[in-house]
Formats: sequence, structure tokens, C-alpha cells
Amino acid sequence: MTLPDFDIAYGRLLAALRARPDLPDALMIGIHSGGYWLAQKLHADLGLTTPLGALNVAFYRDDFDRIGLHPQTAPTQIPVPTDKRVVWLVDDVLNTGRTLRGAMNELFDYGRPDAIRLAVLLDRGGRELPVAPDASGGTIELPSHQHIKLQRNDAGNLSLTLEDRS
Ligand SMILES: O=P(O)(O)OC[C@H]1O[C@H](OP(=O)(O)OP(=O)(O)O)[C@H](O)[C@@H]1O
Ligand SMILES: O=c1cc[nH]c(=O)[nH]1
Repeated sequence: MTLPDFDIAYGRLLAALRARPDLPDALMIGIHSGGYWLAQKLHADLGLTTPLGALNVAFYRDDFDRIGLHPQTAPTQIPVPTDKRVVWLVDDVLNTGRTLRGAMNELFDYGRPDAIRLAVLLDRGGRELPVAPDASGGTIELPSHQHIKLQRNDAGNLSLTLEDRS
């Protein structure tokens, strides 16, 4: 199985977001780490004026006692009140939906948004919770041992890779 090129999937996601009337006034929040890198690029390309937020869902995951804490330590940052706003969560890959459940739990500690929407670069199916994207750059079916990874190089360029995990 070959992965779609990052630029092609990104272009599709950008076009889907440009078509959303609720986006210009929304608060965009990226989920560390891949989702935040993606959100930084989208936030700039869409010219959003509300500052970008970030969520670190490590403590809100339902499996952190089993897999341990994620090695990244970047903090959650919610730059403006979430009350009475539309929040667009951004993540690189949507799979079981468990990261998104953690993200929404954490978000509700900060207030009550009018709505929460979801933008993902790739939806690989395999859902274990009732979560669906409102905008996506594409879908892909993969065997369960394969893992999609969003990489960022020293120049800040993003790319997609596939890892085998046994
Ligand atoms: O729908 P799910 O099954 O929860 O999977 C999706 C999550 O998995 C990856 O995060 P990971 O914890 O691997 O961190 P990363 O962003 O640093 O790669 C990805 O960035 C999503 O956040
Ligand atoms: O393939 C996958 C599945 C979950 N999370 C990822 O980042 N990639």
C-alpha cells in the first residue's frame, strides 16, 4: 500500500476548510504533535486571525497507564476563551477516535464551545468510538500492523511515512 503524497492530501483538506463558512471566526486547535504541525500550516495558509491553540491529550488518553506517557512534553495552550465559539480541532490521522475523545474531554475543562468540528489529514478507518471528520484530506485502508506517521524535517517541511509495527 502506498500513502498519498502529503501535498495532495493537504491540498484537499485546505480546499474543504476554505468552503466552511464557520472557519474564519473559529478557534483552531492542533493536537500534539502531528496535528499541531498540520494546524500551524493550515492556520497560516487560511490566514486565520484568532491565535492558534494546542492540546496535549497525554493525560486524557484512556490508555496512558498501559502505553505510558507520550515522550513529547509540549503543553496545552488555549489562547482565547472557548465559550460561545466554534472550535476546529486538527489532527494528522484519525483511527480509533480515542485521541479525539481525550481532546474533547480536555477541551471541556476550558469552557463550553458552541460547536466542535474536526479536520484530519487522513482518515484510516478502524473507529472504536462514534467520531467522524467534518473535513478531511482523504481516506486510506491499511493493515493494522501499519502505522502512518507525519514527519517534520529541520526545514519545517511535512511528509507522510508508513511504519511497520508488530
Ligand atoms: O484515532 P486514534 O487511534 O486515537 O489515533 C490518532 C492519533 O494517533 C497519532 O497520535 P500519537 O499519539 O501517535 O502521537 P503523534 O501525533 O505524536 O504521532 C495521531 O497523531 C493522532 O493523534
Ligand atoms: O496509522 C496511525 C494510526 C493511529 N495514529 C497514527 O498516527 N497513525
